[in-house]
Amino acid sequence: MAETLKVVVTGAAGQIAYSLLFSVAKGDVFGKDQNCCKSCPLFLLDIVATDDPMVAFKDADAAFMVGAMPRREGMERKDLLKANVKIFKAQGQAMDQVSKKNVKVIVVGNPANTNACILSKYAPSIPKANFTCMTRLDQNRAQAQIAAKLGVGNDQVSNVIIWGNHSSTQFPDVAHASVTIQGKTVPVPEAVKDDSYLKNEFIKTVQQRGAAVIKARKLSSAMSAAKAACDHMRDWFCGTGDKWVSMGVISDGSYGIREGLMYSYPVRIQDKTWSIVQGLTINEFAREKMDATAAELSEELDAAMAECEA
Ligand SMILES: NC(=O)c1ccc[n+]([C@@H]2O[C@H](COP(=O)([O-])OP(=O)(O)OC[C@H]3O[C@@H](n4cnc5c(N)ncnc54)[C@H](O)[C@@H]3O)[C@@H](O)[C@H]2O)c1
Ligand SMILES: O=C(O)CC[C@H](O)C(=O)O
Repeated sequence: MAETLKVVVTGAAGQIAYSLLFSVAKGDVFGKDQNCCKSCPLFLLDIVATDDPMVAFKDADAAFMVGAMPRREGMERKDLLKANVKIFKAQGQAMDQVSKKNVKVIVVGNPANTNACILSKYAPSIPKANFTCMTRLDQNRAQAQIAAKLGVGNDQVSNVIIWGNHSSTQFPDVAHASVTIQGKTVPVPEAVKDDSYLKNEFIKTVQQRGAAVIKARKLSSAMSAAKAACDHMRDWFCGTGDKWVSMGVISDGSYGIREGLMYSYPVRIQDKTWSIVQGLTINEFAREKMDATAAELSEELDAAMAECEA
């Protein structure tokens, strides 16, 4: 039996957590021989339900930060930023005091990238690399679009990249992706043979998917978001092998992105440590899109900092 983990799920009464808790408890994330406290049945030793962050985050090994207000139809992202960043300031301060210094944190609550930055800023004793945000849902959506276009299973498509913000400025990029069709692995652009689709409809569909779900359900995505959060944390704990995944991580300036932004990059993960995939060729089209989403993140971060300091 592996060591017992303490797993925190914030917003545990909400619609994403409704699907997330079950997957965590049944071993889909940390493995089937792993005990997880503070979630729910099957591999559980204990559950603690609390609204006190000092209790919730005490000795945490992993945290799914889901608790935040979701956007509804008619709301702007700015409305969310105002409502949600202060939650992450208070939770960061608590984590700083009581969580393990190697706690691994995924922020799901929107605006996820900026909330993760704020959380990290207010938990300075925990390494910045331990704070990430979720863009795996966008990656899964992008993979699904390509798979459907080519008539293959989602798992046959690899190394799709999401650059930047989990928002409508994100850049889903298949320039370095590959697909296996009838046993043969080829670059996605070669298989799709439709540059105009890849540069327009594909990107727009992935960028707008969250808004389309809100329009259709009058609620934001839930089960797919929970599944993506599990994918993200499982890969962080178990590794990515020779594939890449996309995660919002703190920028070290890679690919010319402002240092300190929580920017989604392609990463490899080994021994529970992520590293940004380096050396990819960035053409003019990609450069423009990567910079546009970075500009939005810079603006968001500045607004969030002002809100936290007000
Ligand atoms: N990053 C992504 O890909 C992605 C995808 C889908 C949704 N989201 C975001 O995830 C968040 C949660 O979505 P949901 O549909 O589960 O919302 P929800 O409203 O169903 O659940 C959120 C829960 O958080 C709780 N909460 C509010 N303030 C809190 C606080 N200060 N501390 C702890 N808990 C608090 C609420 O009581 C509620 O139970 C939203 O911000 C949504 O926009 C992100
Ligand atoms: O609020 C939004 O636009 C997106 C909601 C959610 O993050 C999603 O991607 O489904």
